[in-house]
Amino acid sequence: MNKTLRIGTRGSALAMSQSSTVAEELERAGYATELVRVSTPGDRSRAPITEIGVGVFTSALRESLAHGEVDVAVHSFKDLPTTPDPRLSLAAVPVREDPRDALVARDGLTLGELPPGSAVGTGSPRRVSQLEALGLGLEVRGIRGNVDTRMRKVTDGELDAIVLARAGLARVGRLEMITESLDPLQMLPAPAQGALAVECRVEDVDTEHLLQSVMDDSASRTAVAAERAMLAALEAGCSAPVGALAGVVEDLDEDGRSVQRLSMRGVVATDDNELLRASATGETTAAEQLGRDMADQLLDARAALLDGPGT
Ligand SMILES: NCc1[nH]cc(CCC(=O)O)c1CC(=O)O
Repeated sequence: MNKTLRIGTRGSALAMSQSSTVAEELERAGYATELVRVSTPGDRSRAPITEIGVGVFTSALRESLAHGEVDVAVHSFKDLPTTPDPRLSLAAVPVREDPRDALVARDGLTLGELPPGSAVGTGSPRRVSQLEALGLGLEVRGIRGNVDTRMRKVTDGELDAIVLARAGLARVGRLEMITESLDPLQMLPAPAQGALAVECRVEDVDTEHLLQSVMDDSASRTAVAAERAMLAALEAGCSAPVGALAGVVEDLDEDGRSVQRLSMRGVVATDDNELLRASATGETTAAEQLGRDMADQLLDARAALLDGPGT
């Protein structure tokens, strides 16, 4: 293939960094690329994400890909809606960044060092419920905006701390701002956090094969498939915030031989903001089944809670 690959990207620092990474990998493999900026309603609005809905950042990019204005679209995987777009193919999931959430706090403080009453900013209901469940007496406040706008609230003294995706800071070169990377046992990331989704048109099999061979990482793809399957199954059963993290781990079979397994944890908040948690391991070849099983466990736990004891 010797045509130039047009890579659609949003204009934010985070999006530009993500699509440049993809462009560089393709260039290294000997292909010509061109970045094409696509503006999305999510970039133009300052309303909370919970109001403007999922897909605001990704749908305009998907439209320009489906209509042939670009050949490749790069998304933060966690921003994609769970319903597949039949016009597009998920050609590659590159090696995932560290998926953890991160704390950026004044004076280098960690979560445990923040005194009760400290103001902590995050716009994500998933982070809010997990922060509140820690029982630290933090005052959680909604915030939005790009990475720099959010961090300025801490450096300006308006907030004591913010919580955001470590991967976002890594991609814009601001890892040094992090005062603590949060343990997933306390703060499970959003499904697919830290991963990219690289899409092409479903009929463009040349580009699909090219993207797959140059940058697909099967362990990242497997983990994300399990997390997204859990999210999709839960969305069908409730609208509560969801956290999930899966990873391929080394394990021993009955004969003591090393095998790969997929290990997974999940969390969902109930309506009164109690957290339900579950963990499971399964075959790497049945990632989506593992995710659906986790969702069933969590929905059963929720039903048992709603029924109350003794019924
Ligand atoms: N919801 C916005 C968004 N989409 C992707 C990232 C960061 C990069 C990633 O998680 O892959 C962020 C910022 C954040 O949650 O702090």
